[in-house]
Amino acid sequence: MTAAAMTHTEPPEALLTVRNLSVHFHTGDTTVRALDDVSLTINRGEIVGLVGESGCGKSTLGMSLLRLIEAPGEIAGGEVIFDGRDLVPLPEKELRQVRGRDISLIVQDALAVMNPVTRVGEQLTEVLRDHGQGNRAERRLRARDALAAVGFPRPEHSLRSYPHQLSGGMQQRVSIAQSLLLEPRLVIADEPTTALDVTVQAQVLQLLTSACRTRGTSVLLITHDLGVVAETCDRVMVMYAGRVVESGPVRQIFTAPRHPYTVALLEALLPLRGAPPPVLHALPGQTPQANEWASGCRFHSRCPRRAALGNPAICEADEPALRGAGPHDVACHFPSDEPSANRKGSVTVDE
Ligand SMILES: Nc1ncnc2c1ncn2[C@@H]1O[C@H](COP(=O)(O)OP(=O)(O)OP(=O)(O)O)[C@@H](O)[C@H]1O
Repeated sequence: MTAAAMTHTEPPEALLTVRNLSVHFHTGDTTVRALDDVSLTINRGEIVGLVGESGCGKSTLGMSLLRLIEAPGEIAGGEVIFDGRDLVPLPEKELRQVRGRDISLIVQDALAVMNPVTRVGEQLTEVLRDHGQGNRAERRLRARDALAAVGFPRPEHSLRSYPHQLSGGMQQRVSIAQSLLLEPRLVIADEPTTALDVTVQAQVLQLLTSACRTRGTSVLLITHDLGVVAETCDRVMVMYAGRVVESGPVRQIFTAPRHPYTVALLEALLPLRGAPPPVLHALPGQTPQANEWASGCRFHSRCPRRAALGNPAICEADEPALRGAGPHDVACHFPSDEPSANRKGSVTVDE
């Protein structure tokens, strides 16, 4: 059998595989280990949520997948295998083709990444031109169709608008249209609705995820909002202090979290859909700084389960690896096996 035939009969499920990725920022005498030995997989057509407290490394991870980490930051080690090719050593010229065409990025503040003096139509057609697609008339048509697909009622008219003439929600729709123009296989959406009014957040998110589902596009959705994850994602990865501490199917993570940090995040979650108000449980202690991660398990000093177990020494001595045979993996010396793990908050997970 030829190599091509083997590839054809055994297509890999994974679209993106990250292995042992570390990202460091060098500031003065300090090295901030924003990502430390992170490994993960995103499968084809899958919507994966990435959650965790502010500063745990979510955006750094998203940016590093496109190798957009700028000095004083650097990818200090690891691999980002996209469709069988490692992006970390790829020459910049080839990487520019991957960005937008294969993997695109949606950021929180759409306006910040748009050119304020360029009309929406030109912003969109420029993307197609930069990637050598179509002639002028075809590019214009595709730009118009892209705006129509994200709910612009008069797309022809909107092509002539300047970004500042649009509402925040409409700007983010343009940004979604732009990110999908080249039909990428992976969209990295970093807090795509956080800057919007709550009234339009759900609409915009629904638009993004349904457009990606229709196209079979994979999504890495970076968010603080576990409710959003419950509503939209297939799988979720929980980060703490520069590492993934738990990952698995949304239903399993929400109903039977195994890492005490995930349990704490879920306990702090307000209920959706009319459940009674929960008792909110704040985690003790501060989120650690990225230049002073604790030894052993980075969560040990804040961990209610460790305290309940009488502070076993191993938690302070040894860093637990992300273990499990998949799909539900956890990095904890004493992971819970109990369904529900005494959760106080509640959320509805879509079937
Ligand atoms: N340019 C930089 N220089 C120095 N440190 C940085 C830089 N960018 C990020 N960091 C550090 O890396 C760590 C991870 O930051 P990152 O923005 O990825 O976290 P996050 O989880 O996305 O947070 P948030 O939810 O607030 O966006 C933080 O400790 C941050 O201070």
